[in-house]
Amino acid sequence: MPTAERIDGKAKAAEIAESIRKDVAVLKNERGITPGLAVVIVGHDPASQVYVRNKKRTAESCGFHSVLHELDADTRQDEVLDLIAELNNDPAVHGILVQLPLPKHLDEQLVTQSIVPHKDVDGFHFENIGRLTAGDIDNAFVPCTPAGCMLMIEDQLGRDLSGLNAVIVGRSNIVGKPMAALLLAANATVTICHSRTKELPQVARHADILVAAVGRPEMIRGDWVKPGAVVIDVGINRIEVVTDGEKRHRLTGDVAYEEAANVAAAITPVPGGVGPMTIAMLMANTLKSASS
Ligand SMILES: Nc1nc2c(c(=O)[nH]1)N[C@@H](CN(C=O)c1ccc(C(=O)N[C@@H](CCC(=O)O)C(=O)O)cc1)CN2
Repeated sequence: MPTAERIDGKAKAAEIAESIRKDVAVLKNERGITPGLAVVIVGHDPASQVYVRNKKRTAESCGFHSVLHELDADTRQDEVLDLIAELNNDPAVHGILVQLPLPKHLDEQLVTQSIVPHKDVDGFHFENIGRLTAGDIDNAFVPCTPAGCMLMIEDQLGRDLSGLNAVIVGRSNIVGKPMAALLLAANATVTICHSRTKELPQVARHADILVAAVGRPEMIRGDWVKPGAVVIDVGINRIEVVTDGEKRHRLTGDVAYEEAANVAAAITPVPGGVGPMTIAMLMANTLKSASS
């Protein structure tokens, strides 16, 4: 029987959505503002389609004006940029998000940087990254996945992480790097690990807070985890399993859950951990944009 607390991201995300719903009602009544979110998806990646539909559904349930732009996989770059320019100038839209990954012929950086920073609710624009890195967090949009992870860490350990070692496995622009900036701002001592890090299990074992964002199913084993650590699993990997001779797909994280849960104090599951929090934080960022 695992001893760690299971951090319920789904329940926490539902609480956040409920609180946003109330704030939206006030914003509408007092200032006549309805938060507007525009989501752009290019192509037909099945997982991305699930995520954008969840975003649209959650936005509607929060009382937002929500628009989904579904573009064909062969849409030209100038057509994507034209749509973003239109959304940048639309006063009913407070938040714009382009679902990643984009098809290979599109320049992800050019596209994400074309969103005006004050509507960049994904927090990918260099202006928002700069503010976050400089510690000007209140005036930045923080990328949704690390923002969600941080709320779950704060629930476990409080807002001041002085004296605690945080180890992040993964150095992506979307998760690893912004996660490091947030943990540093909360006074944690932060190490970022990646594929070239030597003795990774040993480094991980020093972590009071271990964030796994590497994209490799169950890479982090129980004996990599320090007893009593808080483990945040960002990985969402779809693996094939064979049950009774039948092939099925199962979602799993970057952490071997059962093993780690026997050692950690608290751990996020996959599914039902970080994923739902990502969508909740997108709603929070859109409300912040509409309110400012
Ligand atoms: N523009 C962006 N693109 C991508 C982001 C992002 O933050 N902005 N993050 C990921 C995908 N993502 C959000 O877009 C995302 C992934 C997973 C979930 C989620 O709720 N997962 C569920 C499981 C759902 C399933 O069955 O697959 C869970 O973990 O419980 C939400 C959002 C990459 N692209």
